[in-house]
Amino acid sequence: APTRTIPDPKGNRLQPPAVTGGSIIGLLHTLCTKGLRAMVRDQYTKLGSVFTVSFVGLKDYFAKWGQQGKVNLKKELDHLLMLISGRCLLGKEVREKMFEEVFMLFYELTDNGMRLSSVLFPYAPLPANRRRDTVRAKLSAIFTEIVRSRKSSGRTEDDVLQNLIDSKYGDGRSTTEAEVIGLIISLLFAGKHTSTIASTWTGAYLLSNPSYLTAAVEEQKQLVRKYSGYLDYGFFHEMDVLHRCIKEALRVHPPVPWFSRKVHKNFTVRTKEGQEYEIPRGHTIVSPVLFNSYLPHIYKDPDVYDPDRFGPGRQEDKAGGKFSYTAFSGGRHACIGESYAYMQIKVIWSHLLRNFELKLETPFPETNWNKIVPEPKGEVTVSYKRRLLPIQ
Ligand code: HEM
Repeated sequence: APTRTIPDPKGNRLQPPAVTGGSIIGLLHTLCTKGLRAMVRDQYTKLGSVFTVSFVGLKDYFAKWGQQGKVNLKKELDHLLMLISGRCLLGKEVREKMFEEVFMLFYELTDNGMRLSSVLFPYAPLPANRRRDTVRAKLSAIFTEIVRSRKSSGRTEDDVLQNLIDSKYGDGRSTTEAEVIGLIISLLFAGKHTSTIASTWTGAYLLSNPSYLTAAVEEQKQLVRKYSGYLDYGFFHEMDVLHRCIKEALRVHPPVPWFSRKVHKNFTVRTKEGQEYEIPRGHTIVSPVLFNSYLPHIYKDPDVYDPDRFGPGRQEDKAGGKFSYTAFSGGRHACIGESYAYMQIKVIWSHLLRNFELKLETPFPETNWNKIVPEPKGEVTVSYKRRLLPIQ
C-alpha cells in the first residue's frame, strides 16, 4: 500500500500526550484537539513514523452492509459514532471488550438525561432521573476499572481518556479518578449525540437535494484524483462542499437550540434599530440558536436549505458579525469539539458517498421537539446499493 507521513494541521509533528496546566476548560480544549488527532490517526495503520491509508473501523463497519439493502440511517450513525467515540475518547478496552454494554448504557443515559424533566428538575425523584443515575453509576464503574488497570499496569493508550489521566493542573496536581470519569462522560455526552443528529440531518438533506448530492459526490471524485487516493487530513480538510452541507444542516436544525449565560457584570445591548437594553448583573440570559439561525436580515430565505449561502461571495454566516452563526455557540464557552465534529461527520459521509448510491425511503423527517436535543423523529430509512466502481 502507498505510504505517507500524516501531516499535522499546524505543520508540527504529532506530540505525545502533554502535561496540561490551567483550568478544566483549558484542559478540555487541549484534549479535544488531541481527540481530533487521535481520530485522524485512527484512519491509518501505524508503521513507525509512517501511516498507511486504512480507516479500519469505518471500512469494517460498512463492510457488514450487503450489496444492497435498507437501513435505519439514524440507528446506523448512532452506532458508528459511538464506535468512533469509543476509539478516540475511551480507547481500545471499551471498543474491543465491552462496546455493546457501554453503547447500551450510554444510550440509556442520553435517553433519560435529555428529557425536559431531567434538565429542568435534575434532582427530582422521577423514574427517568433514577434510571439516569443508575446507568451513570454503572458507566463510572466500568471506566474506573479501566483507569485503575491502566495505572497499575503502567500501560498507556493513544486516546483522550489517557490524556485526562496524564494531565495535571497548573499547580502540579494530577486529575483525580472522579474528575477523569466525570470529564470523559461529559465529553461523550456533549459530543456523541449532537454529532449523530447532525450527521442524520445532513444525510436527509443531501438525499433530498439532488443538486447538492451531485456536487458533494463530484467533490469526492476531484479530491480522490487530487490526493491520488491518499485519505489524509488535507483530503478531509478540503471538502468544502460537504462542509457547507453539514454547516447548513446545523443552521436549520441546531442540535443545541439555545444556550444560557449568567451575567457577571451589568451591560447594555443595542438592537439594530438603536434601542438599548440594560442587562443587570445576576440575571441569566438565553441566546436562542434556533431563532438566531433564521433571522431574515442575516440569512436570505432562511427556511430554505441552501449550503451555498456560506460559499465565496455570500458568506451569510458573517453578515451580522462574529455571532451570526451560533450552532456551536460563541465566546468563552463555545463548543470545543467543533473541528472534531465536522471531521467525524465528513469521514463518515465521504465514505458513504464514495461507496454507495443512497436513496431516502421515508418522507423527510419531522423534528422531535420532546427532546432537549431535538432530533429527527422516527426512523430515517435509506436504501443503499454499492457502487460498481467505488470512487477511490
Ligand atoms: C455537531 C456537533 C456538535 C454541536 C452542534 C455542538 C454544539 C455545542 C454548543 C452549542 C455548545 C455551547 C453550549 C453553551 O454555550 O452553553 C457546546 C459546548 C461544548 N461542546 Fe459541543 N457540539 C458538538 C459536538 C461536540 C463534540 C464532538 C465534542 C467533544 C468531543 C463537544 C464538546 C463540547 C464541550 C466540552 C462543550 C462545553 C464547552 C464549555 O463550556 O466551555 N461538542 N457544544
